[in-house]
Amino acid sequence: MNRNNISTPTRSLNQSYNKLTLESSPPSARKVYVGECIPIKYYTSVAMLPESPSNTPPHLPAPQIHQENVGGTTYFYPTNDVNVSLNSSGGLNSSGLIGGSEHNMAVPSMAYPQMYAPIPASPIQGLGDTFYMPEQIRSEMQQIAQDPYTQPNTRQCQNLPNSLEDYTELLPLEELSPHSNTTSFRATHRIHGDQYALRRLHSYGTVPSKRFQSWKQIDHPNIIRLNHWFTTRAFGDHSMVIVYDYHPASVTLMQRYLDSRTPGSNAAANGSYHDPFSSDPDAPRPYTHQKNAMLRAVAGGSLLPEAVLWSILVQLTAGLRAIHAAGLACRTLDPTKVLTMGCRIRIAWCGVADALHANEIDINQAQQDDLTALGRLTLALACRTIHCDNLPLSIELVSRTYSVDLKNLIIYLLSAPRRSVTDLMPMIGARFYTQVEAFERRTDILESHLARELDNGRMLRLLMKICFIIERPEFNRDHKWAETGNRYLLKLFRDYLFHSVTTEGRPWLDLSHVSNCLNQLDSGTEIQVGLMTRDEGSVLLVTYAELKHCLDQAFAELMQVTPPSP
Ligand SMILES: Nc1ncnc2c1ncn2[C@@H]1O[C@H](COP(=O)(O)OP(=O)(O)OP(=O)(O)O)[C@@H](O)[C@H]1O
Repeated sequence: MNRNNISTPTRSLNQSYNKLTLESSPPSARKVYVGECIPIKYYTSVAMLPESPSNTPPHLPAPQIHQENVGGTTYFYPTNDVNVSLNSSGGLNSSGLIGGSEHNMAVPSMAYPQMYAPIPASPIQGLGDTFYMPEQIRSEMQQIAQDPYTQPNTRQCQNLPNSLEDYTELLPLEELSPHSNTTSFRATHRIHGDQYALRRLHSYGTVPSKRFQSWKQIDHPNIIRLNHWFTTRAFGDHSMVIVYDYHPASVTLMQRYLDSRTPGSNAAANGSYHDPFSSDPDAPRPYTHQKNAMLRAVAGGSLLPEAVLWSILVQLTAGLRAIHAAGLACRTLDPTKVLTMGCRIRIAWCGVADALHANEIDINQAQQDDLTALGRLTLALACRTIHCDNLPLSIELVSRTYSVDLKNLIIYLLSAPRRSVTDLMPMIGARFYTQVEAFERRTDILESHLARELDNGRMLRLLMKICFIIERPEFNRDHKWAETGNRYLLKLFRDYLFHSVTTEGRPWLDLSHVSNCLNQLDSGTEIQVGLMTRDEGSVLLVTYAELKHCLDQAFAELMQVTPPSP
């Protein structure tokens, strides 16, 4: 008989997801006290598994074990267990036992809920899609994860202070220019390690206005949060530093859609924005150049889909609405101050203009200017160029390509005498609902993948616990610790998980087998599993509840003598 030639326990694990807990055992799972003795008694070789009577909970009655030799293999199982019986072919009809199949498995009365997301029972076409998240979500997550490791030109970091107040590891977010009066950095908080975006205002001597305090109160998903500010002489002058939330892997709208010089940007990728004036972006363009740039964009099919423009508009108006409602104005709404990551849009560096120009301003006029800036930004995105000063030409392009609603909105933003951000709502109309639906759909997808990843994290922790225990060369000077008692059962369980073979003796690599067994283990179910010893001489019948107890107990032993982390 092949060792571990065992059928997969394939009970679907699709009930009671709501009882799922990540960190600890499920609350509904009844605690099972299984002394070391219970599994140990299943062994033929008592010498191999030294039993300590003191470890046995006194309230547990010794199980009635029936022993039977079938084809040279000795099976041990409790006589009162209705779930295990020999079938006619000599195999055991129980969950995951030798000779059993998922169809003839006896189902025990369920004392424990099955709690985790079902995983397909056998390798099927496209299994990768089932096990892994969609490529787009994965790549966004990876960009975010990699962002902390991206290093700018280290030459630029040479003259930077080692730390500023609670912030260390300063890295410039942009090319440092000697003539600039502001610079931005990424920095890490010394205590909790989170990253922040810092904006330094050089040689800053003015006290920030009251408006600056109001910025701190704004907490909105489309506005990058201003946390606090401080002054410092660490740069050799009297600088003010404003601290914002850091959003990894974000790029500006300029970089993503409008700047052909940004490697990898959409604009660069489509090749339609090679700008012969790019060495001086502020140089005035001749009329023909502007027209050609736009027509090239139309011809090259590189104009943004209208849905993307509405998505940006809805999010920016939402941000502006919060800013204006707080009696503030953005004052710097341009493509270099709006960040995007995935489909999210965030207004960056809010309040910098108020800090730089602390004098009184006409806030109504500043809010009107915000709306004009929003119109210009939308027009630039629609034409895929920031050089759209020729308004009639640009509007003509918009009307050729996009809906009347979009054109009217841009015209309203650019030209109406008195505008309010709330007036934009009816102009956006049902597109607002489209946005909400899109975000909700995205949330659904993310939640479903989060549930899977939650399970993955739980399984990884279980596996790590098992690996900490099995085949440990020594514990408390006992070189046999890992090979005896409960630990030996865990080793056999590991074999059962990973070293099972098919009837022809080939390795059986079935992820669903592994995940289903780990789910059972984590739930501590009463389902039995047959663990074959390596010499193929015995099969030990244990429930997952017993295995779970073995794992908890052995891990607790390790934990007891583990020094506390510094
Ligand atoms: N809060 C933030 N989180 C993550 N990245 C940010 C944040 N704020 C800005 N960035 C990134 O930092 C980079 C530099 O931003 P910054 O506004 O300083 O650039 P800039 O266009 O050169 O502006 P300026 O000319 O005003 O200095 C941008 O590419 C942007 O993606």
